[in-house]
Amino acid sequence: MRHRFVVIKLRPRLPPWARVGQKVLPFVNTTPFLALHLLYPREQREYRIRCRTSNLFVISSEKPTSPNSEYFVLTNKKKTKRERTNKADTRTLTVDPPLPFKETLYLSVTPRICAEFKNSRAHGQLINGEKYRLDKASSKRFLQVLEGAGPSIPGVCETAGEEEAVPALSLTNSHTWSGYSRCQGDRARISNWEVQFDFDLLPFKSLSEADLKTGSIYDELNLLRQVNLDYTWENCDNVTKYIQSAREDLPLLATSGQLIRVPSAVSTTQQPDPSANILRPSFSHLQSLVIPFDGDPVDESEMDDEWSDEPMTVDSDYDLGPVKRVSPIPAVKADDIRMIVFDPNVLVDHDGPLQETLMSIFPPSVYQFTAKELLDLYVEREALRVADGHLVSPTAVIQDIAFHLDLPIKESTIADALKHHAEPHLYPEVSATLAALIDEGYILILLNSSSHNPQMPIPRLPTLTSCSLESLCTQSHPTLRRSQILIITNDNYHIAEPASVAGFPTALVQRPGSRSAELVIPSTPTTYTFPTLNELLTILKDPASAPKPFKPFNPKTQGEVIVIYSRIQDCYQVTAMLGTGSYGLVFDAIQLNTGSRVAVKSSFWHVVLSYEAAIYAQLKGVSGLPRVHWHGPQRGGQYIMVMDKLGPTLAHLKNFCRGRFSLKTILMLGDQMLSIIEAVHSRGIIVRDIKPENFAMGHGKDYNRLFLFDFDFSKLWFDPHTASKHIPFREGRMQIGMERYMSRNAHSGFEQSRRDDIESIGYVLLYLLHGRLPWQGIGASYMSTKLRRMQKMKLGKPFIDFLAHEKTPKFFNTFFEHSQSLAFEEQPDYNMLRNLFRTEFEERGWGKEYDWEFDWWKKSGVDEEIAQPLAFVPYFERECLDVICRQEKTQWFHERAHDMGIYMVVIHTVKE
Ligand SMILES: Nc1ncnc2c1ncn2[C@@H]1O[C@H](COP(=O)(O)OP(=O)(O)OP(=O)(O)O)[C@@H](O)[C@H]1O
Repeated sequence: MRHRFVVIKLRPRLPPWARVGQKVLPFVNTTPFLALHLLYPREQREYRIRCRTSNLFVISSEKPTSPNSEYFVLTNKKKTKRERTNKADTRTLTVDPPLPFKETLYLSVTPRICAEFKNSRAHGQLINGEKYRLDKASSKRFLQVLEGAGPSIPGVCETAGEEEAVPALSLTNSHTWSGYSRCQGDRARISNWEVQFDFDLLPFKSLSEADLKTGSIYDELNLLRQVNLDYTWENCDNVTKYIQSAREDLPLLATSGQLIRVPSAVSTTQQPDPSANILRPSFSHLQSLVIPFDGDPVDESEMDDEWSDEPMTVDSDYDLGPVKRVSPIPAVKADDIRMIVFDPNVLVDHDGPLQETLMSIFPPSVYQFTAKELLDLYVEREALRVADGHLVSPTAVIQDIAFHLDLPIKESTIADALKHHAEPHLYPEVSATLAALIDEGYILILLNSSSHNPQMPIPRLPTLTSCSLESLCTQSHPTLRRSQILIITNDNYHIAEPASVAGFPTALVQRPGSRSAELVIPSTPTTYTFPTLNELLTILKDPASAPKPFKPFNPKTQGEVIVIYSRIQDCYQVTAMLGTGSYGLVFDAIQLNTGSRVAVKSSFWHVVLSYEAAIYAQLKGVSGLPRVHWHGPQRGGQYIMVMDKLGPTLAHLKNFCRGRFSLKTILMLGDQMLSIIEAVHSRGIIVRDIKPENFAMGHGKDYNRLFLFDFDFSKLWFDPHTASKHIPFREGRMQIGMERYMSRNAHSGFEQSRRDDIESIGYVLLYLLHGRLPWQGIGASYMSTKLRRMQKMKLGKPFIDFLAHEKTPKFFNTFFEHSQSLAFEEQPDYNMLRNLFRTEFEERGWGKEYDWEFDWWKKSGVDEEIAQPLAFVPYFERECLDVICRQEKTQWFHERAHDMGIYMVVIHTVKE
């Protein structure tokens, strides 16, 4: 018997008018699940499963428990002859070769999922990427199950579904299937509409016959199982990667399961006094800016016309472009090297003394930065200055760091530290190595920058061009061929990459613990890579002894992937898409000189993004916000903002945790949310768009800290020109923010103030606790009607009942009483609110201090034994890349990239 595991999604086949009537069309949207496709030759009857026409079975890690469920257990244990002949034992199927984990899987045949096949040939081609219909009986059964499966929070189900995914429609109580209902009452109506279903196979590496034979399918199965366990594909991918990387970063956590870093809640000593701190340098600038979304009322009819439930489509102008197929750069033969060109940074240790300098300016006892963090900051700030065409003086760079970190540092302190510490020295092995190379007859040359400033702690070489290398080659020794000149550097991007493209052999020195050792971006490979110069002579004599260089993307293993590296300010390299927002795209990027990860937000809406950057400037230094590294317009038309990269949002984590968080997690999140919002308010800003999508956990060592981002809708509540120092109360304002979490006053069209952010936090926390809010799923043809109905529910009995629900802790009553009792200009009592969470935490017996053990760290969330998804190309990424690569405008793209000053390296374009 042959079998194949596939990841499949059931899609409702919409009637032809669905697109037109999308606003009111309730439909079911299922999440991906794992299925087993059995192909069995007629003669092997022993494997035939009861339902003869079925050949697609749902796999679940949970035992189907509904009354009439039929299922089989997949085990690794081979049956004995006796067991095979024992007819009673029909419930066990042996998997051979065995599954790569101990956990039992269940193969469910209830309801029977029978794909209709026209002929026996088609029968064997299930995973060829086509769509498959359920037969009528199966479709009906499936709908019945959906209808019968009630949401798990009684009282909330009355208003099931909304414009977004709502969990809880699960089949056979396992998480194998999950239906999302879109509109109230859909479950009653759905079967009348006879919605048909397609099997929609997700793009996944299709398996060759060879794969099946070698058993590599089991490696993929490990991954697929994770998909199955983790409820949704995208969340699984994002969140497991995040958690795994956190675990890699924090070995202690990985081994002990203990949390080792406690987020620093904003203490009152760190909290600036609002009145003292409010007039920051950027404040007047911010005040003079036009607020892009200020709630100016619009014509309601206009609003109705514009409202659409459709997902955002990426503006075609955003396409970074179609990509031409570029053949990989040929490897350079390097066995007859005659001349060696050194990047001085390979010989001279500038980093060590500079780290000492920085540590003395920002002593760890006061500022808590590590030497590595400070060095990275220095290198990044310096590179940005160079890219902006500024003079690079170490004093100015260090002042930039202080400004970036919002720390007051005196110029005299900097001057003293530079004088005492910035004394570069040669690496220990350099003198002996150079002497030996000269003895062997090699010609040695040092790359140098004509504009090198002797005061600069790290000499920055200009990016090599093929022209500069050409002249280097011909001028110094005209008889030498390029292949005889070895370029040695620790800078992969500015030196090794262009040198390699120009046809020179290159060597990358990656000293352990240094910045260069961490910079592994799979672009052009170097000829050699070695840790110190000690190895150089041996390698020159015996090239085969060189450690293998890192591998660039291998088209064969990556499948249909196009990776575009675009560079911003010659400092950040875009590597993938992180997310899309209403006003632009957010990319994952690497700081080229330090290897640190950043997020790049890009938008053609200059006003929106530059306004957001101004808000971040006003909030600089506030704990719990990503730091903005750089922002500015690009010549291609976009505005770019580079900021700290964050981990998954609370919306992602909610799905990862099966749709809701435990009370303990809610309390810890609530405490951090209040601290952040207090600090934001203290700088004169209100957020006006509090939602789970705008809170994310930190990346790397900040994995347990909550961050707030996305300040598109924010504005100043503080107005020094009024007597009360507060913006004036106004009515008739347009509702700003996401309606689900919008305060009642915002619904009424009142100008928002600090109290509205607090109320929204309350709604967000209740949403995360219950998995949904009562006003989700209000069906209305027009947005205005929907908003009115939502407001009514927030003001009336549905919300009172919701607060009285047994799963809603009583302190939420006090929370909402407080937020609603606040006058427009009144400052919320953040401490009192935080205490509500702390007291509840203590009363529940979870201790006096938060332990920061969030739900997503629990063993059930991620199984440590699960294979790393390294060889896996995330669906998420593919989808985004598909968007990028959709249009065929190669030349257009390259011209623009050139105009924009973006250096493009197209790694490959492969279509299988
Ligand atoms: N600093 C970051 N680190 C990691 N991911 C990020 C970061 N900033 C944004 N993202 C991702 O990009 C998505 C869109 O970002 P953001 O919400 O800032 O865009 P937007 O255009 O302002 O969207 P909207 O206003 O519609 O919420 C986010 O949901 C998140 O997944």
